[in-house]
Amino acid sequence: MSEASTEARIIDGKAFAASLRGRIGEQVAGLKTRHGLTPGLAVVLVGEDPASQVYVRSKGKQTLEAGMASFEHRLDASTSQETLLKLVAELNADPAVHGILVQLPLPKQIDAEAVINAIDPAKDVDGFHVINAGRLATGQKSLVPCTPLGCLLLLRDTLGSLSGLEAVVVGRSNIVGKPMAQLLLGDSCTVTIAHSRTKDLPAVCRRADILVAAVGRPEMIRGDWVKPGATVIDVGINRVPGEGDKTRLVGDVAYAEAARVAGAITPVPGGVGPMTIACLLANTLTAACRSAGLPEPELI
Ligand SMILES: NC(=O)C1=CN([C@@H]2O[C@H](COP(=O)(O)OP(=O)(O)OC[C@H]3O[C@@H](n4cnc5c(N)ncnc54)[C@H](OP(=O)(O)O)[C@@H]3O)[C@@H](O)[C@H]2O)C=CC1
Ligand SMILES: Nc1nc(=O)c2c([nH]1)NC[C@@H]1CN(c3ccc(C(=O)N[C@@H](CCC(=O)O)C(=O)O)cc3)C=[N+]21
Repeated sequence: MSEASTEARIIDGKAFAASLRGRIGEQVAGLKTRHGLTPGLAVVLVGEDPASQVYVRSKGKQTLEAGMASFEHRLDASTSQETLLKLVAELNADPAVHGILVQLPLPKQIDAEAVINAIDPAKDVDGFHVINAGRLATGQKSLVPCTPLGCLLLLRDTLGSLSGLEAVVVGRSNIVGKPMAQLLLGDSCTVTIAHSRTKDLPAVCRRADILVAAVGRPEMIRGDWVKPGATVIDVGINRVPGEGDKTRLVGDVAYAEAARVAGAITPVPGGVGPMTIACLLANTLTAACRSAGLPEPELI
């Protein structure tokens, strides 16, 4: 065998997400005709962060396309914590709402942890509530954070069984890195969580059969940090200057370099991002079925 490298397989998150949304749509249609139940997702946006507005718009559109009800609440950037907690309490009590997502980051005057933990855990489709985080960590039935769940589905689709593989997750946030590590452990990987204090990060990354980058630093992970043949999942979404006065999106991985070494890699855009929204819809469907005492959908 020659050592000449071939380009990595591109993991098409956009296509996978579209097919997942199709299956979700079919299940939603069945719920409506057989049980008169329409899953509903409420998204709360505080302030006018342009990136958040883009995500909220595409979530709303895809929610409706899947046949679900979408409730959008846009609050002023100066909204008090008390007002936001009151809205969360109303959504908790509303039987038409099965999923609640409060878009992060929140303005400085609001304690995000308090808001997240005020959401009914059964409606916490982000999976950020301490109850859901604890259930995931102890292997109990929970609602699983959408981005790591999306990454896991792409990995299973690419590799089949993950059992015994070396996984390195770069990033230890509560919304991506930590739950990603829990899910990989649940699939019997040997998991390392790396972060800003990790010594010799390139060497740690080079051990990985599965390398998940969730750092928030544009193209930080270089091609020579990747083990030949590894599967690379790039969670990063970074807007950087493009041609002229345009901007473009790049991940946390130097894609062109890494693609020459990896066995398979997710692009940005079109990789993990679309999976996040598809998994949000999947969680909303799951929450609606559980609330009605119906069997859970088989989507995966
Ligand atoms: N595709 C999608 O759907 C989503 C994408 N994202 C994107 O994923 C990325 C990560 O998001 P998130 O987890 O919220 O980010 P956070 O900023 O919360 O966490 C970043 C993590 O990266 C670590 N880190 C920062 N700098 C370095 C470094 N130089 N070397 C090693 N580790 C480092 C930090 O370490 P420490 O803890 O030591 O500070 C921290 O644990 C962002 O680009 C974000 O936009 C996020 C959510 C969804
Ligand atoms: N409570 C909460 N839950 C979240 O899940 C959450 C959040 N807050 N705050 C912000 C991050 C970020 N996030 C993304 C979702 C979709 C894309 C996505 O669809 N990206 C497209 C490109 C979109 C574009 O062009 O801007 C892609 O990668 O192909 C990206 C990022 C969810 N987040």
